[in-house]
Amino acid sequence: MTAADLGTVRIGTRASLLARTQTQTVADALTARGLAVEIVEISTEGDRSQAANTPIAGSGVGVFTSALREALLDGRIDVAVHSYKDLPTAGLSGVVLAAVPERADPRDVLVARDRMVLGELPPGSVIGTGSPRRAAQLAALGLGLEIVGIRGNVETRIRKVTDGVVDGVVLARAGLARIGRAGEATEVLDPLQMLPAPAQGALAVECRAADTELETVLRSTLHDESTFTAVTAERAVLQELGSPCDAAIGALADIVEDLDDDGRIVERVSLRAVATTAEGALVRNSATGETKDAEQIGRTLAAELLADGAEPRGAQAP
Ligand SMILES: NCc1[nH]cc(CCC(=O)O)c1CC(=O)O
Repeated sequence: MTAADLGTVRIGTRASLLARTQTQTVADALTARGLAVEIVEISTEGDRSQAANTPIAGSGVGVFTSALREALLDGRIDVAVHSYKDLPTAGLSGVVLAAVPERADPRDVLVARDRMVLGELPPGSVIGTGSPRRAAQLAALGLGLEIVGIRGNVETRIRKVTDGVVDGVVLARAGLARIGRAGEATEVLDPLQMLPAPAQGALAVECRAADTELETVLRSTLHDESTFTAVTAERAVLQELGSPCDAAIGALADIVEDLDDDGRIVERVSLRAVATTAEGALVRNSATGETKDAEQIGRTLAAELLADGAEPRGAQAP
């Protein structure tokens, strides 16, 4: 099969600047491979309700991703590009995860007024975030920060700082970088303080299960096995403990080199995770294991977090 046999591949994207930039990188890689591509914008429920003043937490699983998946199943597009961290853990019949490209920096950053870092913010400073995960970890720092819910796309959230509505916001570094604004971060947050969302900084590229030739081309052009191993471990924690939008779950896996008994270099997964108790306290844990066991490492870690008092899946307020 040659790339030309696939015809023009229609790649679906959300309309936000971040989504369009992400999708463009996927389109560029496929074009370089000799495919003809076309980008199709799909408006999602999450985008349409951006203006509304309801917090994103609790507004439903997959608000940003289900419209793209519907367009895929309807045949309006052939490929869907998602921020992997926004994708529900449940699979969808008829749709396959064809590729997970190499991940960008998974860490969160602070964007604060007067270029301040967290430690410089006076007690009572107001930090805006719509994410229960970020709110819980900020509160646990004991800095006396006041956390308020905000929403909107990345540009809107930065503007709340520039306009003086809040003293700072916490955002994914990858999102800032993709829209060319990484320089506006005032501190890159150490994962010891702020564990990112499972799969943060990674993309998920889906196609219809029936399009096996396209799936093969997507995988061979875009897929990064190390990223896939890491996000598999992270999302296994999420699968056991909560849903992407409203779960206060952080998880980050690193692929590290180790020596086996014969002194050969082997890759291992090193996974850290954080969850909250019903009282809002943090529980943390970590685990390592062989890359082939990534999913099981995540599941086991989630079970340990539950045993340590993490709120079970579904217990969080809607
Ligand atoms: N839920 C919104 C969302 N989905 C993906 C990103 C950033 C890019 C990424 O993590 O891949 C963001 C913005 C943010 O959290 O700051």
